[in-house]
Parts: sequence; structure tokens; C-alpha cells
Amino acid sequence: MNLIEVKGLTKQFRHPIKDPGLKGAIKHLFTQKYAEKLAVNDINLSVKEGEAIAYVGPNGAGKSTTIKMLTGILVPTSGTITVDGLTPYKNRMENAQKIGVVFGQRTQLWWDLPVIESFSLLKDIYEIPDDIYQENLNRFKDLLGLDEFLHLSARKISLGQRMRADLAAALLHNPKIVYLDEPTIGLDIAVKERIRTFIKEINREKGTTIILTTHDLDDIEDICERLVIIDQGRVIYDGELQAVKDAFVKERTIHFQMKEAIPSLTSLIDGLPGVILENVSGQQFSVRFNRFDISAGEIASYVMQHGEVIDFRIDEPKIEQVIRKVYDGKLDLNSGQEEETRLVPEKV
Ligand SMILES: Nc1ncnc2c1ncn2[C@@H]1O[C@H](COP(=O)(O)OP(=O)(O)OP(=O)(O)O)[C@@H](O)[C@H]1O
Repeated sequence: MNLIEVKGLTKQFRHPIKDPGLKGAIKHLFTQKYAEKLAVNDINLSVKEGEAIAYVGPNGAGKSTTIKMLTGILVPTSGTITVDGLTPYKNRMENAQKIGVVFGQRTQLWWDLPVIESFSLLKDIYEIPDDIYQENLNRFKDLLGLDEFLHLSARKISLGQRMRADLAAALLHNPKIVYLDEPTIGLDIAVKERIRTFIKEINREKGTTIILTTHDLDDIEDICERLVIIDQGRVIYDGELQAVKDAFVKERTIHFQMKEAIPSLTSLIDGLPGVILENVSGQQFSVRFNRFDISAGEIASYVMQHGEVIDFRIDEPKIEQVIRKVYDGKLDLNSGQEEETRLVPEKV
């Protein structure tokens, strides 16, 4: 059975249209004009226990609205949601025991209390047994480096410390599912890395199901196996992240370290179809290529015929360029139709 089952989920917002100022407010009392916005439009989604899903889409696509319905904060206009057998908005308390939520823009910590006191309150609220609380606290302290600020109030800690504390707070009660809405927003690279590593560990070791929405596509590369893209309230793609990379990320780069610099390297590499030479420095150089034109193996063996290779490394392809194209309407992942097919420019 699926842990989360969403069918025909729709949310329509209705908001008043008022002219500015007092005059507008008074006029609205008599005219009562409203605008409607279909934020989520007939979404279907099935999630198995232990999955790590990236739920992405451009601004205003309907991601947060979906998460709010999944967590029970918002009531759907139509459709059904079942989370571990419960309907979130009808069973908010029971549902809360099963889920953890982190909104990057907001905190669930008590602003004026030391972080450790917020944790203690959460222990009471969720009725977390002593041994589980202590075990989780010790583990999270270690993984997230919480010790340095546990005794400071949430008001006094930095954004990166606050996010680490919020993540721990959301997971103290061992939820089955954690919803993460922009968990790395505004953070520096080192804190982002720490948070990603933590989320991966929780997913791998505890089997916690992860639903992640983010605009930082490195987050999803690191954490998720499945990609769900929404646009204008509709799911436009749902499938494996690796499959998208394999099918659509055509560009790869190989970095070579040679024993000695190869003479006439440029003309040598010119002999390979669809290959671009980059970053030449002494005995090192890189080549960018379209993997549908030539394989990494062919390039490596060609280079080996012309010099002694000490080391070489192939860059993992990035999902970012594909998703940007989808957002820009230049690529339809379902049909495979792409407006522009070559990532490596033609040589002249
Ligand atoms: N309470 C509300 N009342 C009216 N419209 C709303 C409300 N909340 C969201 N919307 C509208 O619904 C649409 C979807 O918003 P939502 O916040 O779910 O998008 P999002 O994908 O999370 O965007 P972002 O990436 O910018 O956070 C937007 O057009 C937004 O303006």
C-alpha cells in the first residue's frame, strides 16, 4: 500500500478584488467582486514508504499549496488525500504525529526560548518517550552540530543554525514522512551540504519518506531519486531523476591528467566529432562532449593513444539544465520533444 495517495487534488483560492484605499474597501462592501485562482489542478500522486521525492516547479506552480494540503493546513476544494490511512485535514492531530514539516521561511521554534527548551516542549507535545528523545537528540546534535547554539534562543541564532535546529525539531518524534519546503534557502554552501547529508542519512537509515520542494536543484540531485515537476497546478512530469539525466543530459565532461603535455592537443581533439577542448593547463585538460555523438570510452582510448594518462574523471551530469528547459517550455520530458537538441555547439 502507498504511504501517500493523492487523487484529483484541486485547490481553488478566492480572493476579494478591491480598489486601493478606504474608498475601495467601502466600494467592495457593496460590489463584492472576487477573483479565483486554481492553484492546484487535478493532481494525482502515489508515494511509497521510504521514497525521497523532489516536488519542483517554477514560482507560483502550486508546490506550497500542495504541501499545505498534504500536511492538513489547507482543505482541498476537491479530490482526496490519504496519508498513512488518514485524511490530513480531518485528522490533524493524528496526522501531526506521523509527519515532520520544515518551512525554510518560517520556524517552529519558540522565538524567545533556548533551542533546547523548544525541543523539550516538542517532546511533551508529541509525547516522545525519554529513550527515543535522548537517542534522537544525541544523534542530531552530532549530525547537525547543534551543541554550539542549543542554549541560545531562536531569536539569537543565525539562519543556518536556525535551519539545523528546525530540522532536528521536525524529526525528534520519528515521523514517517518529512515535508521540506525550501530547507536550504539563503544558506551558505557548507550549511547546505550539512543539511543535505543529514536528510540523506535520515532517509537511508530510518527509512523516513522525504517530500522536498526547492528551487536549489543541487538539493534534489543530492537527496532525491524521484522527480515530480508541476506547472500551473498540474503535474507535468513524474519519474526517476536518473532516467531524466540518462535521457536528456547529453553533455558530459572528462578531465584528463597526463604524464606529459600532449603537443598539438587542439588539432588532436579536433579530430573527434562533437568534442570541445577546455581548461588546458600543462599536463591537464578537459573535454566536453555530446554523449550521443561519442562515448567517454572512445575519447579516453583516443587520448591514450597519444600520451600516458595518469588519471581521468568524468563529471556527473547535472539535472539543472534539463529542468530549466522544462520551466522555459523548451522541453517536454514526456514526449521527449526538445526545441533545441544540441547542447554541444556544432564545430565549424
Ligand atoms: N491564500 C491564497 N489566496 C489566493 N491565492 C493564493 C493563496 N496562496 C497561494 N495562492 C496562489 O496560488 C498559486 C500557487 O501558489 P504556491 O504558493 O502554491 O506556489 P509555489 O509553487 O509554492 O510558488 P513559490 O515557488 O513561489 O513558492 C500562486 O498563483 C499564488 O499566488
